[in-house]
Amino acid sequence: MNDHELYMRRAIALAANAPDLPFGALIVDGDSGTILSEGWNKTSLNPMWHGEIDAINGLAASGVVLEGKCLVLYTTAEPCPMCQAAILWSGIETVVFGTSIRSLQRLGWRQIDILAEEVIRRSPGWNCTLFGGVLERDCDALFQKAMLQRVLSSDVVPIESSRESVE
Ligand SMILES: Nc1nc2[nH]cnc2c(=O)[nH]1
Repeated sequence: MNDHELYMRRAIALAANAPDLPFGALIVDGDSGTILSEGWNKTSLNPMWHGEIDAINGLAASGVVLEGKCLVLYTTAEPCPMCQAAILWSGIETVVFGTSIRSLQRLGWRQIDILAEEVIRRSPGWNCTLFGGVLERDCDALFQKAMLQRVLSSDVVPIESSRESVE
């Protein structure tokens, strides 16, 4: 297991224990390998409280000196445009994710249809590199299971099937 997979395992563990939606994230000092902050989705408290935002807020609250640090954010899913913008504003240079926004959509998850790479492309002069697909099958399985649980426990309809039913 390489380092990316090791940290992604931790993001998956955070996501699996998240009470709301299975999005987990952590921020690592890329030079020392130290985990600086961990977070998970808390959108039942606040719709903007995504896993990545939780990790960024935790890092800001920790008082760690960020200047000169090479920050890497691991997340079970590709950051949405709100989170990707927050990542840019936070100076996080590298993002490693498991499931893509396209896969989330295929699995029935409602997502804003702007990919992280597009947010970066439209922000010339801002520095951020994306690595997608790390432990993708494990992350996909997490989202597939959570969607199934949501469908079985309520009247949530995965968006693909709701779209088909209107067309
Ligand atoms: N990447 C990501 N996408 C989301 N979509 C809804 N919530 C989240 C979240 O916490 N993280």
